[in-house]
Amino acid sequence: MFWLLIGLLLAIFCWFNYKKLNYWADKGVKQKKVFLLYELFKVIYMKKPFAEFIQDSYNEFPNSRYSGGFQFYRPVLVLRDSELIKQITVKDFDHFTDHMNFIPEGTEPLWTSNLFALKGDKWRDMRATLSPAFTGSKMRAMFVLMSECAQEVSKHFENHPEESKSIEMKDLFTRYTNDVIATCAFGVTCNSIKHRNNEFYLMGKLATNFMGFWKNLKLILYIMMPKLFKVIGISFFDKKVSTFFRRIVKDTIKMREENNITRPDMIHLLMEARKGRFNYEETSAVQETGFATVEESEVGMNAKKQKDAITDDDITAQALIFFFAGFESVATLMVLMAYELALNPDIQDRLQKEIDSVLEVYDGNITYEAINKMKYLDMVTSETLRKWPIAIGMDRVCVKPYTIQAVLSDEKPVTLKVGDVISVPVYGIHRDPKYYPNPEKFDPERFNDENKMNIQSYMYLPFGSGPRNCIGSRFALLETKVVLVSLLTKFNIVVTEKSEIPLKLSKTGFNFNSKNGFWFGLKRRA
Ligand code: HEM
Repeated sequence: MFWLLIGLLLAIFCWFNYKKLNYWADKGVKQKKVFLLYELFKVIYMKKPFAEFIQDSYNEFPNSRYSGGFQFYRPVLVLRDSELIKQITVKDFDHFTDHMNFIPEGTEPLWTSNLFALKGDKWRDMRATLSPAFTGSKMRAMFVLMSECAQEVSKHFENHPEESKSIEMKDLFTRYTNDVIATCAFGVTCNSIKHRNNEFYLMGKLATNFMGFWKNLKLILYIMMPKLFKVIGISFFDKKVSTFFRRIVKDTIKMREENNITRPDMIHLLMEARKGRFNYEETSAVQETGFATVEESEVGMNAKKQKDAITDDDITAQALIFFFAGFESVATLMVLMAYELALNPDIQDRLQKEIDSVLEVYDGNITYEAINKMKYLDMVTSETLRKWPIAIGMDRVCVKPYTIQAVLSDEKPVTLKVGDVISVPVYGIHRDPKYYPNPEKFDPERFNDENKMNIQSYMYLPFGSGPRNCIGSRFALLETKVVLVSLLTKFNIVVTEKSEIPLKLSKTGFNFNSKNGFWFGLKRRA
């Protein structure tokens, strides 16, 4: 009965959405013929890793600058031309200011008021408020907090050599990113490697776990029928999660206000912003990795002051973005870097030589300056993000009508209306041999000073592009580098008999994951 009902609902949905099938073809755009029910089924049932769906959409019409496709049930215009990507994400940004939001406004306040989901002027105001929290000087201050967590990781394996023989590294790095988020975003200290079931870690996992058939189905139904979900009161996130994080933020704010406590973390910065005592020094958040960068001053945000009052819920929502954007994603970057280093001992050896020689200058101390002196480390990180772009694709929503002019002989002008969605298939671009010869090869030399200059602009997009790019890129890179440096000074990352090589990507979830885990060993350096 249940399956019959689901089938009936999907059939009715497909009937009403029949028009969508030819959405792009009707606008004169090349588009593959699809069966919508099957498109939905593919995503819910996950017949292959999500990255491969994105790569397929990129490879569909290799000689076209763009083509029509679907994401879930939504028609999207897939871009594969660098000029067009620049046009839409930078030059004509005013027409494409928003990200696609799968949870409609008003249904989940802790999600819809975070920076990723905010739209239009509300987004501009919040981005202006948050940008100073991610500048070099703030990263330097937060580095101290991150570094404490990284030291705990390597100390743990020094003290427990029996555990270091075979480690599920994704679990390890998820615990580390949890502790970094706890201290940098929420002002809470925890050690999730020692206290494996601490409440903060369990809640973070619960908040960010979108894996599995039922969760995928809930996500799809939520996207299709948000109003129905709102009316019947089923929230997207577990109530326990929102209650827990709301309480932490409220208690922390109260305690700090009563005791006049200052700490270099996100809660403090937002409390300062709320008081209107925000310091707008140094507002350009230029990325260290990721070439397609725009100074935020170009969109006139520095001068803007926060118009609406910042509520406790706003503060909770921004702190929570660290979980949604920086828990799983950064841990995935770390684990894939560890995977590539274990598989390429010559690269690992060269990296360790660089680490040793830089740290010698800094008396063995892993400082912010020392990390930023490690050039090869930056090349290895960049190549990991090239081969494994953690954000597999990115999108923009058209907010003002726009026409893409015809350039090639087989094109017609394409008029986009408000609500049309643009998709940039980053994984497909990063694996295209036209831009990255022998794309399956892990080769940090692609990012040496000379070769880096030859990478086509807007074809290296690990952190997106333009004013809506990743605000947390510096934070993510720093926390990744510091933990790997801490480990590599003491250990070699080695393949064990449990290591899965080559990696078999999991078919569930929207991230790179391994069905059988990422098992590697840490072997004490001679
Ligand atoms: C390896 C880790 C990470 C990767 C690969 C990544 C990648 C991305 C990408 C591709 C986007 C969309 C950019 C665009 O549309 O142009 C994005 C947006 C965003 N990311 Fe990250 N991210 C990472 C970690 C983080 C962390 C640690 C934070 C912590 C705050 C963060 C916060 C955000 C926010 C708030 C946005 C939305 C920005 C806006 O709409 O203004 N990300 N990220």
